[in-house]
Amino acid sequence: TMSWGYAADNGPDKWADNFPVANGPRQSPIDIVPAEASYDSGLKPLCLKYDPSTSLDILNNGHSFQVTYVDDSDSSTLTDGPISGVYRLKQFHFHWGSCDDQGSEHTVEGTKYPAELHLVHWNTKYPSFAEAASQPDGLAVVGVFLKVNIADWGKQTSFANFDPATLLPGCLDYWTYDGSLTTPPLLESVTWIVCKEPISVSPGQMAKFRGLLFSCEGEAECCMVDNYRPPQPLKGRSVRASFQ
Ligand SMILES: Oc1ccc(S)c(O)c1
Ligand SMILES: [Zn+2]
Repeated sequence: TMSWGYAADNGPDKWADNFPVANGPRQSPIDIVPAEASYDSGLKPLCLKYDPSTSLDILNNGHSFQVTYVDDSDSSTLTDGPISGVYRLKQFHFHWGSCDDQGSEHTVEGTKYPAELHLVHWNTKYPSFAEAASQPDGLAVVGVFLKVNIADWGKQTSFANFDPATLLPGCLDYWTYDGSLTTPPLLESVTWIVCKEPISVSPGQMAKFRGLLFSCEGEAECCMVDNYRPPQPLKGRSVRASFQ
């Protein structure tokens, strides 16, 4: 059987065939309409504490590239914000487009950014990421939009000791809503925390993303681009804002 992807024959419009939750009540991403988000003064600022020494490896998993972290202790955590308890950083990955006009998963009043970062954390009230991923309060994903900034300085980093804090915008104002993974199995276990402020990347960095391949060695080359799911129906959910 063909595995899921982003092509016409195995892409987002086909995912419901094998993952019926694709048409569930709390699917992601969504289109965020700032004027329809309700400011919640009870929302706390995000508290992100990352230990760069816990970065493990970087891998192309066939639909994105992800950097995985050691998650056997509370060395890299997300607390506060809309969540209660301690969530551990498991991995981060990106979604991006074939051109700068598209690529993000969440949109803001229909505006698509060239890419979106997902910092994936799991609730330590559960024994593992896999267990947490099947629980309605199991995951918390921080989404950060990327915009292309021509005047940006590129920087080369190894992935040992990669500090994900370098990927966060200066302002951590956010929107939050209950949603899902945006890739199969589309589990409805994610508290989404989408930062209002994008970070800047250079055109060269976007070119590096677009040079990655969906295909394996020896197969016909297929550039890894447009690995984003379009916005899904809100189905009565409310979106809260941490800022006025
Ligand atoms: O664990 C995760 C896998 C994929 C995606 S899109 C997530 O947000 C979390
Ligand atoms: Zn993602």
